[in-house]
Amino acid sequence: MTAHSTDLKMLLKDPSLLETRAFVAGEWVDADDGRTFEVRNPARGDVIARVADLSRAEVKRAIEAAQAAMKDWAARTAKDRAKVMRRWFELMMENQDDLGTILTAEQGKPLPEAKGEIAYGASFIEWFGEEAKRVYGETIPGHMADKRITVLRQPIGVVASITPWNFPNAMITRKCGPALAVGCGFVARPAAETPLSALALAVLGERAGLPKGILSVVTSSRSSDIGKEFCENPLIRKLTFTGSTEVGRILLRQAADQVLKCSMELGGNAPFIVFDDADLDAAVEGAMASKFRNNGQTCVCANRIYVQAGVYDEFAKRLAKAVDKLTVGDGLKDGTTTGPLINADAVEKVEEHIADALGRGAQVVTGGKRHDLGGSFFQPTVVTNVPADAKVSTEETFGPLAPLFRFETEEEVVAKANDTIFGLAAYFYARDIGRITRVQESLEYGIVGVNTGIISTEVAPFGGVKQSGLGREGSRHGIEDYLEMKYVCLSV
Ligand SMILES: NC(=O)C1=CN([C@@H]2O[C@H](COP(=O)(O)OP(=O)(O)OC[C@H]3O[C@@H](n4cnc5c(N)ncnc54)[C@H](O)[C@@H]3O)[C@@H](O)[C@H]2O)C=CC1
Ligand SMILES: O=C(O)[C@H](O)CS(=O)(=O)O
Repeated sequence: MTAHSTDLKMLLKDPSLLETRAFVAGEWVDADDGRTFEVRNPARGDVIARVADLSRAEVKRAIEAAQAAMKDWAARTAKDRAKVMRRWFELMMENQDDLGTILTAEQGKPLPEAKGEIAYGASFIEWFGEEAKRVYGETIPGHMADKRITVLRQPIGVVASITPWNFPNAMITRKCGPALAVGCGFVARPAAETPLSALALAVLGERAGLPKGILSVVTSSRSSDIGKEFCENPLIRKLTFTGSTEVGRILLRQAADQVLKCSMELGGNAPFIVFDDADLDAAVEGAMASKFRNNGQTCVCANRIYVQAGVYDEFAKRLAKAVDKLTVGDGLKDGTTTGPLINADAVEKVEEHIADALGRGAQVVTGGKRHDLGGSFFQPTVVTNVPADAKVSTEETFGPLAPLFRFETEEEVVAKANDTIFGLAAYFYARDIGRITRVQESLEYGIVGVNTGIISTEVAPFGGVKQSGLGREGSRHGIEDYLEMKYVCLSV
């Protein structure tokens, strides 16, 4: 663990972006009882901020304010709302360096990657500001001579959002972008590990002209309590969640009592398949990008790497060589490519998966242990000859472990790739067009990367099938989840 602490304000061009109060009903507030929770820098272990720790009472006020603010906000033209969204996008990009520094300090990813997330997050604000101007209704030929049928599409209502620590900016904007653009109120509860990015987002949203109360950021360490307020408060019309499938199930059960509409972006277990006819250098590059992005802490990271027998040894050698070039370190330090894991539990999960694989006959090619830097730093790891019954086959590692599985035939690997309760992202490298067509159609996933390891963009529909989620975020489809359809039958 690096000894020095993080004086975050000293690192910022605009220190006012480092907010530690919650944003409730358009006001910056402490918790009613004055409680705070600590935010730590995962690279250094030091406390970088103490943030307002809200209870259900403050969250209830935020929800009521969002409901009240919706009346005028939804009545504005889409064009007018788009102007505010555009200004918010511009402010995010103008403050990209500071937002990236705050993100790295609380989440750990290297600063270039954090700044990349800011651009990615901002792209959803830009995209949905524009999309809101294209929310069209329709007229339908009447079923009787004296009937005229129209279909209106209106904002669904106040939206509650719960997001994880791995993308503290983009996971919020991927939700609040469409919701606010169409006129909804929005109450965001960010992960307690990474609230500062969400608060900075709200600072800029206020500056951009979001009306008082339409957006709140309710910081709290009491995730279950806040989730229950979101599921039980009758003013909430939509719950949008990104996180583990386990928590998604809890929320869906709670939401059932009010038949609350839910969007769920949940866990993954991505297969990454390398066929004999693949461009091996491209496949190694894609595996590195997919597996080690955010130190393996994304729901679309390659979790299982299947390599056809004819190229297995060569691919393993080239992948290990590429992995050994990664530079593990403090994300705020120049040259770092791989930061710490978010916490000790994450380290233990990686160790558990490695030990299990080795216990079943796998071998470590590189890495395999905690890093000399200590704390939650871990050596990027490649293990080979992993058996099908290893834990890493069915559980998401969410860390820098690349397990290689050998396969013989296309039919075999597609069956193995699909043999999971998850269905978020899958990847494969091949060049035969017949194989590409067959495999892309056979994989049971919401997202398939063909000869690429990076699929994330605001223009495409992101989401999973099976137990990886419900709904899609991003693209023109991503706005649907924040609209309701109203059928009007007019008798003339
Ligand atoms: N599909 C996707 O886009 C994503 C999926 N994930 C999945 O989430 C996991 C890792 O991220 P984590 O943040 O640890 O996931 P998590 O599911 O533990 O937490 C996600 C969020 O839910 C909150 N939460 C936890 N328990 C809750 C409860 N009972 N009621 C209300 N809120 C609750 C947490 O505080 C956090 O803000 C991995 O499984 C990963 O695959 C993470 C990010 C994106
Ligand atoms: O939380 C995640 O892992 C993100 O959904 C992945 S991505 O959208 O940034 O690719």
